[in-house]
Amino acid sequence: MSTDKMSVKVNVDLQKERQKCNFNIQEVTFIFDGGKEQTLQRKKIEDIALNSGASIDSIPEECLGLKERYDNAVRKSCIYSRIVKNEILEITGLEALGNPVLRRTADAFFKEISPFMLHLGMFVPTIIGQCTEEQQAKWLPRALEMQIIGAYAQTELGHGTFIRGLETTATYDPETEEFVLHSPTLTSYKWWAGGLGNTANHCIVVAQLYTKGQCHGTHPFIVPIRDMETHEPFPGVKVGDVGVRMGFNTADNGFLSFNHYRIPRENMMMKNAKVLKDGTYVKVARHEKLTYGTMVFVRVTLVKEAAINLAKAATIAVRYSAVRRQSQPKPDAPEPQIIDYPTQQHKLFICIATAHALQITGDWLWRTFKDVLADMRGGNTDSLPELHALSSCLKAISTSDSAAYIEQCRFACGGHGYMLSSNLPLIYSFVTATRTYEGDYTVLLLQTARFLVKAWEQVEAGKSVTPTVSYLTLAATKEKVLWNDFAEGIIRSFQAVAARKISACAETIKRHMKTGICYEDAWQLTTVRLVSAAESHCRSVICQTYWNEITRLTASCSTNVKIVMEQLATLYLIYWALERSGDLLRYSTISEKDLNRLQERYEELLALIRPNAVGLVDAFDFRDEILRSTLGAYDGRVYERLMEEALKSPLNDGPVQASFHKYIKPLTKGKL
Ligand SMILES: CCCCCCCCCC/C=C\CCCCCC(=O)SCCNC(=O)CCNC(=O)[C@H](O)C(C)(C)COP(=O)(O)OP(=O)(O)OC[C@H]1O[C@@H](n2cnc3c(N)ncnc32)[C@H](O)[C@@H]1OP(=O)(O)O
Ligand SMILES: Cc1cc2nc3c(=O)[nH]c(=O)nc-3n(C[C@H](O)[C@H](O)[C@H](O)COP(=O)(O)OP(=O)(O)OC[C@H]3O[C@@H](n4cnc5c(N)ncnc54)[C@H](O)[C@@H]3O)c2cc1C
Repeated sequence: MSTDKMSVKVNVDLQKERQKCNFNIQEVTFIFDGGKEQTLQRKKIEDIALNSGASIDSIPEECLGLKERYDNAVRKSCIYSRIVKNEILEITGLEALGNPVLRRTADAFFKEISPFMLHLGMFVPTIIGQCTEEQQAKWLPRALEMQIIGAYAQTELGHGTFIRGLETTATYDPETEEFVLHSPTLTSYKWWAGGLGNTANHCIVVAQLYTKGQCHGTHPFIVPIRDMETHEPFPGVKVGDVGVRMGFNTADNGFLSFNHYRIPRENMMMKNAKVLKDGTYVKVARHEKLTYGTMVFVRVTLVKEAAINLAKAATIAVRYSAVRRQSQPKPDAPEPQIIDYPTQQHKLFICIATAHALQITGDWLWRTFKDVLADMRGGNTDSLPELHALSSCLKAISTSDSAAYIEQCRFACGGHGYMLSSNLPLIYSFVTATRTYEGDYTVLLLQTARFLVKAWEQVEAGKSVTPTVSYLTLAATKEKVLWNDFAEGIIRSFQAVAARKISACAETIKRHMKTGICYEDAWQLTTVRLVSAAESHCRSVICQTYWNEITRLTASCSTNVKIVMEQLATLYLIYWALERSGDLLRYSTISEKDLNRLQERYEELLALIRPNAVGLVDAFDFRDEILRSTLGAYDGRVYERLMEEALKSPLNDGPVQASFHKYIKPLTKGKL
């Protein structure tokens, strides 16, 4: 427990909730963090970063103007970066880039987003993933020392999804051994890159590479864009801010264009392809899509990002629901805590369960990613398509589920949830963007669908398939899967649903083609079902991973921890079985009676989890400085904090605002 939790007076209802909790909270914290060592490391990092007090704002961030907010974010980014560089990276090493602890800690500094986030989040990982060793030796130390600050500019005004359609050109000039960067149209302007608008002095630019008159497709380049002394953009570079956004307003998303701007040949990131001095293009990589590596890396990390943000929202909403009392369902009885309403439990407990499901699946995906990376270092890229399919659908579903449930947490907090000081709107505005960036939801599910249809064709041809789709072999029999309501039965039924949807898509494509249309058109006509099939596949992967891993992780835990963790995982499986009852009725032998039993079991689980609800969110172990919420603080002083924050508003700086004298008074006196 951190010091702030020990010394404060805690709301009586929350105190009672904590007395009711029947399991060892710390054991669950260890599970959520991925082990005791990880918890200890996280706490150490939080202590280092937060005990300085540097994260504290005198005026709430949301009350500042746009420029002041950016200025404040840069100030705090510099302090946080110094701490990361001097103290945190020493503890974590570069593993920190794939570990949400840095982001989690950063939340204490930035209620919105750091303009430096993309420096560590994408600029540094791209140097590691796309540069030769020689290039890394040049750029990496400078980037880690924060001597240079970078952004990642891939998306353009005209194209984000379709990378092959990017228009920025990098044309090699063998006379000077330079690349000439150029933005030929308005739609070729780079757009959206975080940290680019005013902060970065370097930028990774993804451009179409031309040499000897031939285009070789998109490649990444490191581009100095601003003078290191004056910070003025170099001649030939036009850069600025993209304008006010739904969130991310301190993240400095920018635009960038080039007018025949020259960079040295060595600034092409040459791990996967090279251009020799004479302009000869040499392909190094064994897989065409290795230049997309940073995107795969970020998609993998976003699964845990989705989990952590949902855990934050659930903590706020559950604690608030224990403090808040409303209505009088029984005459003469006191107003109940809103958490006692089963409908409130239905809104909230799935959020707790989903945070665990995504965290565990995110850990598993991270391990898979590292295994594939190790294979690729040995020259074997066989597992890359499966990793791309997995990271695509898990990024899509985790960010989409997380955003939807964070919004549900806001609904669960009624009017006060709408206050920026609850932090729920800001968490939502951040997470809903993750559904779009780094690959839009639908687009990524269609990438997974492409892999699934190919896997199905392999199965039909009697060939073997990769592990995450091996269930297709079992389901190929076309028999309806026999329903049983044990966890394994639910998982097998989800797999059957996925398999049947995938095979139906493959058949539909063939049927369309028999009418004489081409494969691409037949594919388009099937995309609504393909997205649904990819979603079902992803759901079955999450359910199976969550169930298997929670069983493994709790094997040596105390009995009550095992019980409550199993209750949550079962709740997750049943929740989705009920949500997808139409699919189950269509593709398994489930009956109405079975569904009724599941519904009853679901409601029993809500009641069983109820006494442990506050303990479960306490186990996420968010310090108040990170939660930054009037509704969710550990002490539950909800109303006091709401009042305190209200009084900090600049609109409360005096009893009469200047606008009264300027406008209202003249209006009321008939002088306007
Ligand atoms: C101070 C705080 C510190 C914090 C530190 C850390 C914090 C970290 C948290 C957050 C981090 C960062 C925030 C991120 C901000 C946002 C950044 C961005 O958004 S950057 C821009 C991202 N852009 C995209 O994601 C674009 C999406 N589009 C694509 O990926 C592709 O265009 C496409 C996959 C949709 C299509 O590509 P295309 O080339 O057209 O390919 P085809 O569809 O024709 O497929 C051909 C073939 O290739 C396979 N493929 C495609 N992609 C990949 C891949 N990535 N890897 C492997 N294989 C791939 C595809 O499956 C096809 O295979 P076949 O065998 O032919 O079927
Ligand atoms: C907050 C934020 C931060 C960002 N940061 C960065 C950054 O740092 N660097 C960077 O380079 N980019 C960044 N981006 C850009 C981001 O990666 C793109 O916006 C994202 O990849 C989606 O591309 P798009 O905007 O072109 O959407 P579009 O592709 O235009 O999508 C619009 C709609 O069309 C649909 N659609 C598109 N193609 C297909 C298809 N083939 N089949 C079916 N439907 C389709 C989509 O599903 C969507 O509904 C950021 C974006 C945001 C919002």
